[in-house]
Amino acid sequence: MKLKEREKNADSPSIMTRMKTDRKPKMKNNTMPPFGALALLTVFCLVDGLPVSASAGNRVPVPIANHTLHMLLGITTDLSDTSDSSETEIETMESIAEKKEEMDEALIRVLEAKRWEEEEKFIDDDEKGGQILQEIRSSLFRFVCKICAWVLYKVFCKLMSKFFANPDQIALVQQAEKMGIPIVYLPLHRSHLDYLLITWCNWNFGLRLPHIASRGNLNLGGFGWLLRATGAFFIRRRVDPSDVGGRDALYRVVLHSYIEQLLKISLHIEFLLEGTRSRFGKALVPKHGLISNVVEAVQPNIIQDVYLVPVSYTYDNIAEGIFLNELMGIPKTRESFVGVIGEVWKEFRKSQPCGMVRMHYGRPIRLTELVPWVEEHETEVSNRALIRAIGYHAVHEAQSMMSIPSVSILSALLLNKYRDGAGRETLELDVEWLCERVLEAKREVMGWVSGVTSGEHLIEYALKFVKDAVKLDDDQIIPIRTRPQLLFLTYKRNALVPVFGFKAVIGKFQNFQEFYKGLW
Ligand SMILES: O=P(O)(O)OC[C@H](O)CO
Repeated sequence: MKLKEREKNADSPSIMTRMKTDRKPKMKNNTMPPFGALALLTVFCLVDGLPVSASAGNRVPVPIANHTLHMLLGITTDLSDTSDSSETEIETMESIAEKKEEMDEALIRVLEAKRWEEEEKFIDDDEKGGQILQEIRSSLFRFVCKICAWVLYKVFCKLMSKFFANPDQIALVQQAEKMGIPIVYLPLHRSHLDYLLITWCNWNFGLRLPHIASRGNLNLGGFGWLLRATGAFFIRRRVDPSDVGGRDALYRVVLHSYIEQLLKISLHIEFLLEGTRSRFGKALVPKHGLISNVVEAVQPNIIQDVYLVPVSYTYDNIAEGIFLNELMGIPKTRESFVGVIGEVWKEFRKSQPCGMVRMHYGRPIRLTELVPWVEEHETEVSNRALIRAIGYHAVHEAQSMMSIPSVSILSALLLNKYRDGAGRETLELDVEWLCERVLEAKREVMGWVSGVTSGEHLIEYALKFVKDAVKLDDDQIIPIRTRPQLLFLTYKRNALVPVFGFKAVIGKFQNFQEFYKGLW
């Protein structure tokens, strides 16, 4: 791809720098989609998976405990600050260990003093509360983060040919951070690189590091410690929302309290909205449990507001591959420390396997913009539908920012138009046509500059990422029609579904009269 040429010629504000930018950020005033309902409908049409019930339905009300986890979080407050102030001295492991007992006691005091005075069952569980807290909590270490930022830079250089981030988008987040309101990052999930990218970008652009809600399956020995030290806090995969007096209720309360206290001292949080990596390359239905924790935490005189920032990424290729085994019915093998090292090593032996990667930060939206009624509720949010709508809105925003990788353009044509293969010249013309249609839909094709890049270049570049799924015969490009190869092309093609899916649905019903008649 003529990337240099592209960077020179393109006048789009989305042209980015590699790893670092010194361009002056310009403010961009993105607006919320005018047709919220249509957006919601689109998401419903395009996402995979089944709705997940909100886990907050039976939540035990959580009053605010002033001294709850503050002592614990006092450590993270300093360490998550990326400024070089002397107040942000690095805490040592020893001092953390010393404070552990103190923290446990603090939590127990809270349990006894405030929350569950009428719930004898809980008071018996005090120690468990402390254990749960230890199971959840992150422990950001500025020093570890510094080392990781350097290591990640090296890793990203090895994995990616280019990394793009839009300075305008970052400027908006920086401005939001200056308001002193906590930020909740709501990224889509495609790869394990996702959360590393957000953390690294935040570090690189001087934003505070978020505390990342991670699933317990990543809490692997030393690796878990490293993740905690760079901001991860671990949550259980399954919590029974109907448990009102047992262990899960206690767990929910401690988790809620933890999230609330993070927000209360203006620390940023990150939730992977879909809860799992998408196996089909399309957005999944968002989970609502963690969002409802945030919504419930925002109350008058406690936490005035939070910023929600949808985040997404575009990868030419995701580092861990496209889950072919799982798509072929082989159950996922549980993550292990050795397994992770093995995977990383395997990827390292390839040359820049991810190709170009682009990071997208959405416009920070104030929660009170979305739910003005937040000022009215006291302890429990009753309107589940609105909490769901926030999740859908964030997924829609995150998805609509994504660029289209060139490999998706080629895959779509091979899968939907040329299953028996096509000559290069024919494909080149179609590739150019499809790229222009994507631009018309106000989306970007990574590496494509209208009137500059040619179909020939785009195909040449894209072939690097689909070489195992196609056969090259003279000047013919023929998709291999076996299941894994077709699944691969489908995954890549699916990046185009949100671009054209809505139009396709409307197109289908364009002749409404005929459709209406057909119903009767
Ligand atoms: O469900 P998975 O395999 O996509 O795992 C997702 C991780 O737990 C969170 O990144």
